[in-house]
This record gives sequence, structure tokens and C-alpha cells, in this order.
Amino acid sequence: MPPLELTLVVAVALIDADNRILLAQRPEGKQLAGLWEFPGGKLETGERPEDALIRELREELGITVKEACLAPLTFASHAYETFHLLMPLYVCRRWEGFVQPLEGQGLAWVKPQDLRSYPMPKADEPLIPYLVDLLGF
Ligand SMILES: Nc1nc2c([nH]c(=O)n2[C@H]2C[C@H](O)[C@@H](COP(=O)(O)OP(=O)(O)OP(=O)(O)O)O2)c(=O)[nH]1
Repeated sequence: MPPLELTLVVAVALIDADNRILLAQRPEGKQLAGLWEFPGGKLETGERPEDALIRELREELGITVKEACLAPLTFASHAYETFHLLMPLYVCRRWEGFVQPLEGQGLAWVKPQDLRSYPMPKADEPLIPYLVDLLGF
């Protein structure tokens, strides 16, 4: 079998003042539709990961994030059937503007201990303990 193509996606756990994490629901018609994920997306050609994340947050949620407010937490490395996902996960507690579902996506602010109640893509499941460790149960 040929090796799976590597896909780089950059994502963030936005954390509010109550230590809740923002999850976004993948829209109908997209791969993994209906599952709850961390905001972010694929890099465009030649784009730096941090720039891609800042762009996605503006496009999807209407917020402005400064690169200095993005702290690396961990990453996902997961073989889906048709590609291998490598996804750095940042955390961010500071942004400008109000979070809005600009692409019609469902949004939920979720306590760390409730993350498991939201069906997530397979790649995301191993990330949950890192958030619980960071934020407490
Ligand atoms: N944003 C994000 N994507 C995730 C997560 N977990 C996970 O497996 N993925 C996968 C789903 C998709 O296959 C890929 C992200 O691609 P996407 O389709 O959302 O990215 P995009 O907005 O740049 O995409 P596109 O419509 O231009 O294809 O990563 C996650 O927590 N956040």
C-alpha cells in the first residue's frame, strides 16, 4: 500500500474566562460532518501555520488573534483512511471581537470534563486529556 499523504491542519482551543473551550460543529456536506472540532483548518500553499490559524479564526469566527497569544499545547497525529492528519493544537485565551458562527456552524463553549459528551473526529480524542490537565477537571 502506498503511504498516506500527510495533511497539515492547524487548530486552537480558545479558552474563555470560565475555562471553557470553544468547539465548532463541522457543517453538513463536509468530511466528518456533524462532529465537534477545534476551530482551524488547512494551510494554504506557502502559508505559515500561525498565519493560517489567524486567517481561519477571522473567516470562521470573526475574531482577531495575535500570534503572541497562541501557545502550543500538543498535536494530533492520526491515520484516516485516505490521508494522515498532523494537527498542532494551540491554546489561546485572548482575542479581539466576539465569537460568531460566520459559516453557519454550531458553536459550543464546553467545560473540560464535558468534552467527551461531544462527538469529535477520531484524531481529536487523544487531545482531551491535555486540556483537562491544563484546565483542571
Ligand atoms: N479544524 C479542524 N479540523 C480537524 C480537527 N480534527 C480533525 O480530524 N480535523 C480534520 C477534518 C478535515 O479533514 C481537516 C480540516 O480540514 P477542513 O476541511 O476543515 O479545512 P479547511 O476549512 O481549510 O478546508 P476546505 O473546506 O478548504 O477543504 O482536518 C479539528 O479539531 N479541527
